[in-house]
Amino acid sequence: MLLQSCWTLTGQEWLCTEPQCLPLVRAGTARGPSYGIVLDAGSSHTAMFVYKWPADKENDTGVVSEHSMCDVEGPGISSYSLNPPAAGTSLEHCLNQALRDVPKEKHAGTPLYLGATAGMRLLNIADPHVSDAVLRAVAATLKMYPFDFRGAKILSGEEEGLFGWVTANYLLENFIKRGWLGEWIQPQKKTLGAMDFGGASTQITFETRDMIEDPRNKMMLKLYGQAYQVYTHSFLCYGRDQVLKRLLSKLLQAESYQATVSHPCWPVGYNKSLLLSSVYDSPCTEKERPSLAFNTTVTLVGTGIGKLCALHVSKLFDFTNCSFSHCSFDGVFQPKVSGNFIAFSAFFYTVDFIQTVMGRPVHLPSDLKDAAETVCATSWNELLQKAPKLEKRLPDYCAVSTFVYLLTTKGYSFNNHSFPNIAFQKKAGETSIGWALGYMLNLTNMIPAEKPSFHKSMLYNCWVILILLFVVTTLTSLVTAICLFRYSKSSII
Ligand SMILES: Nc1nc2c(ncn2[C@@H]2O[C@H](COP(=O)(O)OP(=O)(O)OP(=O)(O)O)[C@@H](O)[C@H]2O)c(=O)[nH]1
Ligand SMILES: [Ca+2]
Repeated sequence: MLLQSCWTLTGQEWLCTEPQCLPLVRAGTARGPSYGIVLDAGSSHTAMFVYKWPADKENDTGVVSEHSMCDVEGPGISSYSLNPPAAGTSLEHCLNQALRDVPKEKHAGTPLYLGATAGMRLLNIADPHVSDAVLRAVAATLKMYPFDFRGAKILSGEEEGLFGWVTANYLLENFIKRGWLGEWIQPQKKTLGAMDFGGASTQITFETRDMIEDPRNKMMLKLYGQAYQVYTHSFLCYGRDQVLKRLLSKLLQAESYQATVSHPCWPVGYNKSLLLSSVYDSPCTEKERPSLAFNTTVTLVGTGIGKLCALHVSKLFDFTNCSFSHCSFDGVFQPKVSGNFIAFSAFFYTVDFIQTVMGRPVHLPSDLKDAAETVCATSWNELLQKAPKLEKRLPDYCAVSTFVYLLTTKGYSFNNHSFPNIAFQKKAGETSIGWALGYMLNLTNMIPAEKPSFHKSMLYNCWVILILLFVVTTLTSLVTAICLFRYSKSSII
């Protein structure tokens, strides 16, 4: 999908760049708080977010917060390709929770959206008919609920990146905020770049003054009267699960698909047998698919050699071709990273593991590199002892930490100076960082292109000042009257 070169977050035209054009309708403005629901149908799992905001303040920033959330049991909706109706059924538990979380009288006025990301983008590449069937199935389930269902669609990588950026900056009130007199203030703070590391794709989005040489990466936004030039790129097949699959494929290829293959990123003491079909069932690996029988089993044996692991992981990137003045990798243009960044989803999970389980701080790129090597050198038994609850994830922290190191330093070119500007965080206050909130703010028209009028707040201020004057005058008169009364009494005596 090609986004228009200049658009606003509230523009109808912007929404119509996809075949599934969604109507722009303002969220309900009944008394009391308003609610909105977004289902984030990711490649690895679906999460439901219920947002809440004061109905009369919907154009303010930072007023929308996460009221509640729900993790859908089971895998992401794209995993239901063999049984699309089950994708719909899987959402019911969380939707039933939403019925309880949103007051009954607000159900009909509560917009409900489902946005699917890289897992469905991949399914759409593999088989568009099946991906349509899955979308239809989830839409059929969502329509059965009393909420105001506004569509289920697949987001483009650009939308995913941009809405993550909008969410982070909205929550941190970097666009605009109200002063204590109710006036609008354009904060002097710069916006925060956003980095999302999902299961099937990874996104980088940041404001830049540099020239954006590839128009596909350029977003011109006007929010609250302020223009922003934003760089964004989404790398499909560079999400955590697809990276692990692609790594397996490289290792199998390197050892000529023998029955037993060494895995330098898995810990010593950890071995696993896999069906070849589980490695090559994705468009991200299908070009490397060998002609061997698909149901062949291979056994991978962990050898925990960090340097060798890094060598194989680096093969996942193409750092050679670039037709622009500067590229991140795979021939994708990227200007120099600037400003502070927030890195969420699997960026956070990975660095959080290094810090809390391995007990190592991550300030500089070298900290991440050294920590990754330490994780790789830790045996399976030691890892299990350190974090028994994370058993399912433990074998992959070496590969994923190594990948995050290479992606941020060699890929995005963060250095000793800029790397410390990355905050690895999954929430701002009580609200999760991800594209879901930004998506809802856009579709409910809650971020105007122009600066909101001063009118309402001025009127409000006048009232406040008048009431204060009234209270002060009354109190002064009362005190004066009491003093006079006492004085006159004492003078009579
Ligand atoms: N280590 C660790 N990994 C996690 C955790 N929760 C999820 N993951 C993995 O982190 C990766 C990213 O998770 P999400 O951000 O939920 O990805 P997603 O939204 O399903 O995928 P996309 O569609 O690509 O955005 C996936 O591989 C998950 O399996 C966690 O608590 N710890
Ligand atoms: Ca995601």
